[in-house]
Amino acid sequence: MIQVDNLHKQFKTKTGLVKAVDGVSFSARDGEITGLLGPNGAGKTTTMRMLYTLMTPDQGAVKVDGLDIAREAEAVRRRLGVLPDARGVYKRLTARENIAYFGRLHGLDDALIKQRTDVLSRALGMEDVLDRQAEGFSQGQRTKTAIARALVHDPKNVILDEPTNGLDVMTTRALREFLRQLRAEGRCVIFSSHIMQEVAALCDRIVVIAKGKVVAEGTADELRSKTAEDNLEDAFVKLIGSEEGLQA
Ligand SMILES: Nc1ncnc2c1ncn2[C@@H]1O[C@H](COP(=O)(O)OP(=O)(O)OP(=O)(O)O)[C@@H](O)[C@H]1O
Repeated sequence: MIQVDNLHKQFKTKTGLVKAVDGVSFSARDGEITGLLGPNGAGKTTTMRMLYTLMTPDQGAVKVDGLDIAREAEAVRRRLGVLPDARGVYKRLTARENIAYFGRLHGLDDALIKQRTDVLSRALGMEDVLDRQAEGFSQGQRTKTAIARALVHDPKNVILDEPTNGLDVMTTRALREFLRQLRAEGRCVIFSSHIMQEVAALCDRIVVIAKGKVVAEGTADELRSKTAEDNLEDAFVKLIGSEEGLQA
């Protein structure tokens, strides 16, 4: 369970201050997939970076399974599996070695790392590349490696930044199935996307973010009825107040 309370983050740039996140609050429950949906530059990545303790909020609080991310960062990190926006797969290592490296950082023994690698590579359909060096991997192969690595320690909460970015239809479908499996196991899954169909296909709850603020929250049906639009695309356009940047 991840509870986000009134998060704020701004950046100083040469031309002035940018309010990237401006009072974001929401809850993501266990056994559910929560989607952060918003156009380019809405503040999704910045919000997620604060959730997984990479960035310190200017204001606000986040609790992961009741633990405060500021005061109990180490314990929080053990409970989180993260697919960051920069996938950061080590090219000199094989996929298996990438996964094992993270497993060791989490203090797992070799037998457990092997078992987790087997389970995850099967679930993600990546057995064929497991022992290949990551140099030259396609985007999908890199993403799968990064996801397997993020989940090696069997975390209860999973945060994925635009996981289907650049993936083909078959890989996207396989990934969706994998995320449903994580939900069925009772995990709390949060993922971000700027593609409304993507979020509607998968999410139990959708948090719509625009210009650093939450502009709506609910199921796809609730968002449709809230905006009095039958078509989900029209509903989202109405909620974010513009068509700009919503579609890939
Ligand atoms: N380090 C930074 N320095 C300055 N501005 C930043 C920084 N990081 C983010 N921003 C700005 O904050 C705003 C939110 O960016 P963010 O990356 O969180 O959006 P996003 O919703 O993830 O967008 P996208 O879908 O394009 O990835 C943008 O205006 C961005 O330019």
